[in-house]
This record gives sequence, C-alpha cells and structure tokens, in this order.
Amino acid sequence: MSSFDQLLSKLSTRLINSQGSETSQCVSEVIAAYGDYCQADRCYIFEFNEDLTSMSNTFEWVREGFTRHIDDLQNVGHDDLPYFFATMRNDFRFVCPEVSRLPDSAKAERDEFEREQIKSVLCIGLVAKGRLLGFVGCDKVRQKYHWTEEDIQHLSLIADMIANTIERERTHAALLETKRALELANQQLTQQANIDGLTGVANRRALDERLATEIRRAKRQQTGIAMLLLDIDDFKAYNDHFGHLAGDDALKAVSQSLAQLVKRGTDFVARYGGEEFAILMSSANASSVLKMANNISEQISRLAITHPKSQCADILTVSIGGYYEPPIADSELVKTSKRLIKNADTALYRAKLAGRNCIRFY
Ligand SMILES: Nc1nc2c(ncn2[C@@H]2O[C@H](COP(=O)(O)OP(=O)(O)OP(=O)(O)O)[C@@H](O)[C@H]2O)c(=O)[nH]1
Repeated sequence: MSSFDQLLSKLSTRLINSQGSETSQCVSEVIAAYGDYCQADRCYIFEFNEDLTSMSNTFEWVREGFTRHIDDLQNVGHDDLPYFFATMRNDFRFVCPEVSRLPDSAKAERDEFEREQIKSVLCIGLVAKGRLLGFVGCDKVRQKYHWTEEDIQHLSLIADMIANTIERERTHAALLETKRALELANQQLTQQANIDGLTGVANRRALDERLATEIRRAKRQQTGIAMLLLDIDDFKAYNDHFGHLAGDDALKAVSQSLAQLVKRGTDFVARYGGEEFAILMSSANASSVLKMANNISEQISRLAITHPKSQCADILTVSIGGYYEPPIADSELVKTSKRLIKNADTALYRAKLAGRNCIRFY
C-alpha cells in the first residue's frame, strides 16, 4: 500500500465514523493531514452559496509560520474573481502552476493570489449528487510547483470524501430541521384541538384529559379535588334581545374574567358547553373552592354587562354549582370523573331553581 493509500484509508475511516459536531473536527484533520502530506503551505475548503455566485472559506490549515486568510475570504462574490468562478463552474477544477503566468483575463485572480503570496494553486471541486458544493485547494507559497496528474488524482479523492461528508451533514441538518418543524406543527395542532375557537379557553376535550390527570394526581397525593360548573343566567333572552354577536362578546368577556381568576397551575378553566363553563380545582379544600366560586360570581357582576331581560338582575349574572371531593384512597378514574361532573351539575340545577345568580354546593 502506498503512503497516500494509507493516508486515504485512515482519513476516510475517520470521516465515515464521525457524527455531528465531531465531523467538523475530522474535516479539519483531513485537510491538515493532506496539506502536510503534499507539502503545501495552505490547504482549505471553500463552500459556494446555492446559485454559485459567492463562496466562503470554511476550513483552513496553514503550515507553521504562514499567514491565515480565512477571515478575509468570506462571501467572496463572482464579480471579485470572475475567471476563477467560471473555470470552477465549467471544469470543476482550477489548476495553476504559476500565478504570475495567469492570462490577462484573470487579472483579478492574479492580484488576489499575489496578495496572499501564492505562487502555485490547485483547487478541486467538491461535487455531490452532481452538484458543485465548493472546492478543496492547496497553495504553494514558498516556491512555484508544477502539479502532476497524480497530485490532481489524489486531491480529487480527498475532494470526493469531503463532498460526501458535507452532503451527509447537510442532509442530516435538513432532516433535523424538518423533524423540528413537524414537531412544532404537531404541537400547534394539539393546542388548537384543545382550545375553544370563540373564547380561547380550553374546550371540553381538554377538560376531559385534564380531569384524568388531576384525578390521578389527587389520588396519588391524597388531596381534595373540586368541580365548579357555571352557567350564564337567561342567556337565551340576552341573545334574543341583543343578537348573537353581542352574545358572543359576552361569552368572551366572561371567559376572560375566568381565565384571569383561574391562575394557579392546579386550577383549570374550560368552556363546557354553549354558555356553560367548568372550573376544575385540584389540591383544593372546601374553603378555597367556596372562595373561588364567590370570586367568580363577584367578578362577573363587576363586568356590569347590561341584561335588561334577565329574570334575576339588570346585569349579566351566573349561577354556579360546585362539588368538592375530599381525598379518597380508592377513587376510580372514570367513576370519579363522572361523579365530579354529575354532582356539580346537580348543584348548578339547584342554583337555577333557587332563582339564579347564586352558588350552590352538592
Ligand atoms: N351568542 C352565542 N350564544 C350561544 C352560544 N352557545 C350557546 N348559546 C346560546 O345560549 C343560550 C342558552 O339558552 P338556555 O339553555 O335556554 O339557557 P338560558 O337562557 O341561559 O337560561 P338559564 O340557563 O335557565 O338561565 C341559547 O340561546 C344558545 O343559543 C354561542 O357560542 N354564542
């Protein structure tokens, strides 16, 4: 095995086994190893933008004592080095044994290479899936050098390895990006599926899910759990009098008040039906539930939404039915869930019977 074959085998194994951020380190090692092997003074990688109109130096190795140029070779445009861009796009390589003998049409290139004190330069395109991604190049600064066919072949093999690695990393990054976008879209869909479109508070489906979670928690932590059901009084008459759109606004105002009141992480508000809302309180005790019910009632009254057709007041009011379930060790999920709703509903019915605009507990 020739010394180049050995080098190639070592470098390709290194690149194939690299992953994620480690890959950049491996690519740096590859250009350093090759630069040293071919006795270059600089070895580097440039990557093109999508439409091959600009390029940036992304990796650079320099022999000790030689000047780095990576920082001043970012976003180099086609118009800065038109001869170089054209040659690279057409031939996928740029072979220059003597910078001083570049043709007049390559004046910009000659000036740039001379600025970097380059005497000879060899660049080979990085091509993956038929697309030119960039190039890997070597500079001779100390003395000019006539690149041989073998040099070109060797650097082409290095270029293939690097191109495949860059392509693999880009595909991986694109896959990660797609995965992130899908996860985000999925989160948004789940959120939308759980939110009531008119009022923006949780819907009944979300309440059912939360009920299950909170009942399990209450059982585990041996805490009480409570349900308040709230129904706007004489809402049909309100709609009939002011129209459905005004009714919608009233529903929004009520739900905003509820959302402001129900702020503890352990409490949860949902639109339960048309003009009915549910407030689930976990880690609750009898007095905190009563306090919440009173606060809600007062807060809705404070909105002072005129309701001339109400049987019980001249403003919009609510009736509230509550049920508090003390900690019970053997509470079964579905039964507890049904009991919370059913008993709160019975209490709400009693509040309506009692003349509305009041609170009843089961
Ligand atoms: N504007 C509007 N009205 C709604 C919406 N959902 C339900 N409603 C109305 O809410 C009213 C509920 O009427 P009822 O069930 O008879 O109850 P109510 O008139 O409030 O009487 P009580 O509950 O006994 O005080 C109906 O007129 C529904 O059309 C909605 O999204 N927007």
